[in-house]
Amino acid sequence: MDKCYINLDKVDLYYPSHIYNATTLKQEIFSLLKLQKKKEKLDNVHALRNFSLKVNEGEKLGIIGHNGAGKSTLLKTIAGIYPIKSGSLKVKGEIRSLFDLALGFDLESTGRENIMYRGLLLGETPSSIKKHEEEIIDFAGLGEFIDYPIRSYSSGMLVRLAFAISTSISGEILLLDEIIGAGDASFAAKAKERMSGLMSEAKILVLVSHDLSTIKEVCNRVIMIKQGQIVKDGKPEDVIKYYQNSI
Ligand SMILES: Nc1ncnc2c1ncn2[C@@H]1O[C@H](COP(=O)(O)OP(=O)(O)OP(=O)(O)O)[C@@H](O)[C@H]1O
Repeated sequence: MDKCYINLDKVDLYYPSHIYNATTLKQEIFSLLKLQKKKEKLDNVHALRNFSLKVNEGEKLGIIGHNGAGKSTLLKTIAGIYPIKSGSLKVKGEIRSLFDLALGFDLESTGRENIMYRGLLLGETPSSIKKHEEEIIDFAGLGEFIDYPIRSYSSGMLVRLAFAISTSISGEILLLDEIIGAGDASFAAKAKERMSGLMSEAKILVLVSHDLSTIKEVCNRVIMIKQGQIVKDGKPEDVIKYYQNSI
C-alpha cells in the first residue's frame, strides 16, 4: 500500500481584503459629516508565501511561531479548507482534523441526531456512524440528555459530545490546532488518554501549539513559521531553542 504524505510546493495563500473593505452606512455618514476619516483600502493578507513542505509517514510534525505567523492557516490549507492561489498541494491519506469541533451542530436537534449530522460532515457513511453511535454516547456520558435538543446542554456537555464524535474514528493524517482538553476533571482525563491514543495511531501528525513542552514530548520534527514562511526546520530541541532565542 502507498505511504501517506503531505506535499506543499511553492504555495501562496491570500485572505481577500474585500470582506473588510466594505463600508457600513454608519461609517459613510460619519465620513460625510467629516466626523471620521474615510476608510483606507486594506490589502489582501498574504498568509502563506511560496511555502514548500514535505511531511512523510512516521513524522509527528510540530508547528510553532508567534501569533499571526500562519500556523492555523497552514493547518487549514492542508485540510483543504482554504483554496490556494498558486503552487500545489498533494495529500495522500485520510485526514482527520480536530478543529471546529462543534461545526455542523444543530441546536434544535437532539444529541443523537447531531451525531449523525456531524459524522456525515466528517465524511462518514450513515452505517459507519450507526456502528459508532453507542460508543460515542457512552464516551460523552450524557445519559438521557442524548435524546434532548442540544439547546438544553451546558457548554461542558456540548464539548463532551463534540469531542466524543470528532475523536471516535481515527484518521491516517491527524491535524490538531492545540491539544484539546475538554470538559470537567473526570472527562479531561478520559479525553487526554484518547488524544494520546489518536496521536500515536496516526501515520502522520501535524500539531500546532504554543505549549513547547507538549511539542517536545509528542513531535519528532518541528518547523517554525514567521510571516507565512518556514524559518527553521529540524529536530524539536533545535527548533524550539531557535524560537526561544527569537522571543
Ligand atoms: N479569516 C481571516 N481573514 C483575514 N485574515 C486572516 C484570517 N485568518 C487569519 N488571517 C491573517 O493571516 C495571518 C496568519 O494567521 P493565522 O491565524 O494562520 O496565524 P497563527 O500563526 O495561527 O496565529 P496564532 O498563534 O495567533 O493563532 C495573520 O496575519 C492573520 O491576521
